[in-house]
Amino acid sequence: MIVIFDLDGTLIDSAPDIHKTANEVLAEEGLGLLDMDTVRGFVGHGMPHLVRQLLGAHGIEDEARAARMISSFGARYDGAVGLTRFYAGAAEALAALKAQGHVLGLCTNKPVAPARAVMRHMGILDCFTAVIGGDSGPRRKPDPEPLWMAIADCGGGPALFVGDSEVDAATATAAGVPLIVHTEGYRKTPAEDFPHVAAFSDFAALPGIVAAQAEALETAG
Ligand SMILES: O=C(O)COP(=O)(O)O
Ligand SMILES: [Mg+2]
Repeated sequence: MIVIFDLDGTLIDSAPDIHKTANEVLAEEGLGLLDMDTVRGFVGHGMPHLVRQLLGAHGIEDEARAARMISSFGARYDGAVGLTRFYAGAAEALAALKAQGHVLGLCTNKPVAPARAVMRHMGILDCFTAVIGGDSGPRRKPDPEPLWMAIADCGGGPALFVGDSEVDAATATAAGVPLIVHTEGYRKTPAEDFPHVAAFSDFAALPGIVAAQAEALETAG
């Protein structure tokens, strides 16, 4: 089975690094700093969108300024790894899924360079056959295209998507791929409101969920 993962809020809690970087960029612009909850709420649609929301929080709409801040954020983003942590059991679950013969891919709205940088830092880059970022193609999630790209790069065929947010739920629905929800991530609405086939808060449950879903897909197909 192909299992595609979202990154931020699903495998890793990267919000502290994103928050720190956001405040560095705001400080550089002479703008007031924002708290962690506010910045975490801006994660999900990719970094350029997050930067526009940083400006929006200050009541500013200025494309030239946004472009300058996006470039500054981008220059810092590959190095923004020091505060990032795995959700408990995430690395072990990836290893278990690999050992069971599943093919793993990643589909994030984070730009692909910092996505690869943080995955390398966390020691999981080699687990993944495909890594698709928010800038890998012309469209990003919730468009289904990046998820389809990740699945194709994993060899194509039936797949499951593991994600944490409204963006992932909309992507899964648009792509026609069953969603497994990680409930401890950055979503803003109850997980029950997402169309999903399974949900988990503890990564220890994930290999069993994937095995059950793989069997269900095989029976259906
Ligand atoms: O960088 C973002 O905005 C979101 O990243 P994610 O798609 O891995 O959750
Ligand atoms: Mg996410």
